[in-house]
Amino acid sequence: MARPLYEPSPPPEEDWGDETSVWPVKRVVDEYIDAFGVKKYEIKWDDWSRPDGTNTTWETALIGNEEVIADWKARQAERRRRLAQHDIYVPVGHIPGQLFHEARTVENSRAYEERLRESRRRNVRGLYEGWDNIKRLGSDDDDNENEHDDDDDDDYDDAELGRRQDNVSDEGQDDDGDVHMAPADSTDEDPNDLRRSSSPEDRSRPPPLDRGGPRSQFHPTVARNTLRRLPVSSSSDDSEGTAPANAYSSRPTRASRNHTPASSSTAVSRSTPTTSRPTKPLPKRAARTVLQGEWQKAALEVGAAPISIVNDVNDEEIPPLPGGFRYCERKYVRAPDVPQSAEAMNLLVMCDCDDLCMNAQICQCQDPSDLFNDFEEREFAYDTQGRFKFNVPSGVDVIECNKSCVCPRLCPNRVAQLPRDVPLEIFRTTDRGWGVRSTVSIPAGKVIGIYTGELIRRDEADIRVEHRSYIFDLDMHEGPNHDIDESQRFSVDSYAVGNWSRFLNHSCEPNLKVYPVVWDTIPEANQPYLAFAATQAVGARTEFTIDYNPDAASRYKKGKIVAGG
Ligand SMILES: C[S@@+](CC[C@H](N)C(=O)[O-])C[C@H]1O[C@@H](n2cnc3c(N)ncnc32)[C@H](O)[C@@H]1O
Repeated sequence: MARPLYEPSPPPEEDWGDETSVWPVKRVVDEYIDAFGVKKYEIKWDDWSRPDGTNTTWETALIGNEEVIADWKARQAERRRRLAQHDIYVPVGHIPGQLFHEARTVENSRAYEERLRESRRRNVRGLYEGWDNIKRLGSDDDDNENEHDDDDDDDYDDAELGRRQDNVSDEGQDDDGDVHMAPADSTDEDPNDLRRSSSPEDRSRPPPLDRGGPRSQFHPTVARNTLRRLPVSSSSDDSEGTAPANAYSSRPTRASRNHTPASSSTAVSRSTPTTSRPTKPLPKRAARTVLQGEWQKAALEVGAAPISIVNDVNDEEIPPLPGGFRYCERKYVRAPDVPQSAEAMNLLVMCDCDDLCMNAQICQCQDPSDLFNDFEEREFAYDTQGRFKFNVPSGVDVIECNKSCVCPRLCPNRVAQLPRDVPLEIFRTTDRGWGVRSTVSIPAGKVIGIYTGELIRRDEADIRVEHRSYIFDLDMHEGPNHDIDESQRFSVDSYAVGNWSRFLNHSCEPNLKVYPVVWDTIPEANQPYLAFAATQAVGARTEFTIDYNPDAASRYKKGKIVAGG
């Protein structure tokens, strides 16, 4: 009877001589960690082969062959170093079909650690630890690749590097050398993944236990969801700070101020000169896709993590937004009468810490800082991992290192100024409109990002009554005795320009705290950014909240006043 097509063919015969035979090991060509955490090495034998020509087997112990293992480890280390130097793309997340215990093997062979180190060396922001939790999309798509290949390891290293070379260009790196993130759902095929190891168990011809079987193969996957290079964008850090033609090319008129929030279907009509404006209202489903696409693009262009819009509560497709709303991730959009102060820029103090800034006593950019510890010594607002220490008293701005400082961009005193690396969801709550949450869990002290919007004078803010819920006063953290000239008080209005933070809802027991921070101006200019730090560990998909009026709450606690409303 004919064998069914799916029946595996028997493994080739193996002749290992008698018990006393000694077989010299040529070298290790691969390694694998099984479900019990036991490391197995794929051995290429010197003087033995099967009838079909294959000559590797999987072994757990190589007693007496420590040199062979040491040689393998050295070659692996060199290979990872070369890969990391070549490019710093770090594939993260779980690959469909990959068993969890295999992740270590894959990471070991992919220059995972080395690439992180290399990216830090190149002053590119380190990956947020939670990236590993992001679901990896796509699937392996070429079984034919999963055939035996007995080429030397080094050959495919070179071939891999060759393919990478073809793919590597300057695209996606901005002037500062920033590398941008790719959207989680990017499905472009990634040549870097072509050599992903499959486990011995994956193979069509399973080897006998610890004996025989073809060497690990790598096969293509369509998955790719993290650091990659994107085409050079005409937008730069600064371009984020220019007003959109349709919304803020001139000072808003009273008529424009009086518009009411657009309905769901028209709220996506914001456009930049390069975005085509829909001529008629989009179907609801398309509205979310379009809006989310615009926000993703805006975030990715400045190197920030993805942002998505979800509603599991009702059929409202997108948050209500004014027509012409513009997503602006990292910068204020300055009103025409609030230009950047050249004087403030000139007064910036730079440090010459040529390594990471670890000691606030000797980091010169901390000289003007009012942040002291209990011993009256200057201290940083962040720990060595860049987490906020909540040690900043009311009225004190955190001073981060600035672009004139000598320290690298990964200095622990540069945190709020870096692109947001927490992937976020704008989601529909049941009873307070739309809110914000992360798709990954967040440790206490993690800085999520900054409030953005239109930077306006206080008197203008007072006029924009209907924007009130979206206006943050920049001196809200100054003590009551702080003497600021009225003309030097500023506010940020995120009604028509803003980012994810405009969706932060209020709680009397918030999990985010707001603090003022500067890096492109001095505290005396009264134009700090407002950053949000997690006061506690926040689980994935737990809503982020802030206290809209923390000073009132603290005064209430002291029994001096009763917080209103
Ligand atoms: C800055 S917006 C926050 C985003 C808002 N939920 C939305 O959908 O656009 C502030 C507004 O959200 C609503 N909001 C915020 N916190 C709330 C809470 N704890 N309970 C009810 N509504 C809340 C109020 O309508 C408030 O004016």
